[in-house]
Amino acid sequence: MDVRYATNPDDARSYGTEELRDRYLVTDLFVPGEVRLTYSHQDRVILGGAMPIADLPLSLPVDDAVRTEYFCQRRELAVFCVDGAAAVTVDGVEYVLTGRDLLYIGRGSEQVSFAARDGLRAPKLYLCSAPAHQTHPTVLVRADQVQPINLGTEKGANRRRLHRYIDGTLVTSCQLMMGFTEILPGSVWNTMPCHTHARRTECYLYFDLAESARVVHLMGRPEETRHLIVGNEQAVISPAWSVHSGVGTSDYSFVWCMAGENYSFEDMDHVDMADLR
Ligand SMILES: O=C[C@H](O)[C@@H](O)CC(=O)C(=O)O
Ligand SMILES: [Zn+2]
Repeated sequence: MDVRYATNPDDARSYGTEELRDRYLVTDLFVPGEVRLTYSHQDRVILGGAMPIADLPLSLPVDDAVRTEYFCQRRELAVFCVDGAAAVTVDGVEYVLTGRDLLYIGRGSEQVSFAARDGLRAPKLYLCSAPAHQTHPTVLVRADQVQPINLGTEKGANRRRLHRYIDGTLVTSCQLMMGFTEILPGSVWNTMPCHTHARRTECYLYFDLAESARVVHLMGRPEETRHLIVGNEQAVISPAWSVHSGVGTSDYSFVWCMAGENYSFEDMDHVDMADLR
């Protein structure tokens, strides 16, 4: 498992490009025939990708970074289907996920495995997990069950549709809040005006971005921002002190997931444009 220690904003201000990328950018999440996991000490969030190929189901490994008998012994996990179709089996129960479906897997689930659906291409499954101290039921959320929230304006180039999958309504979890936001064609900005939330770590996985397109992701304290140039299917870990916003060279989507202190999606400290530097 790729382990990332938590970072201090006073130190992060002196990081150069490579150091910023090493600490906060997660690449190569989707490798055919593999489960890839990154353990962040920021709120102990684990991010990953599973890409099962035909006839070769993958099981969710347990790693010394968590040192439990099985992965979900003291954790909850969400699986978001970025691409293709997959069967996710949780303690013998099979759930079929297609594009933009999400499976919430409650604490205590012992065996989790991922398989490609017969004859279909290898699916890309994005994994997000956080420590959990209570068991909530495993729930499959189909993409069409989520009522999107329209945000932004054409003039602001930030028209987007926000889909909240795990926020205590359709699914209740211990810590994880998760969903995805799609930037509408002609718009490029996400989460601008931006915010921080010292109570929670947030991770973004950018997807549906053309191969040659990039997102300029903004991070850092509002008064001293930094940027990461992010490609398709790469993720960014945002510490609690960091803004998380981005502008694409085209439209795109991103999965957001949060974990930390409280359980309120609305808990944000909005940053005044005049205070951004
Ligand atoms: O804390 C919430 C998160 O930053 C995202 O949900 C914001 C987002 O998707 C957007 O504004 O486009
Ligand atoms: Zn946020």
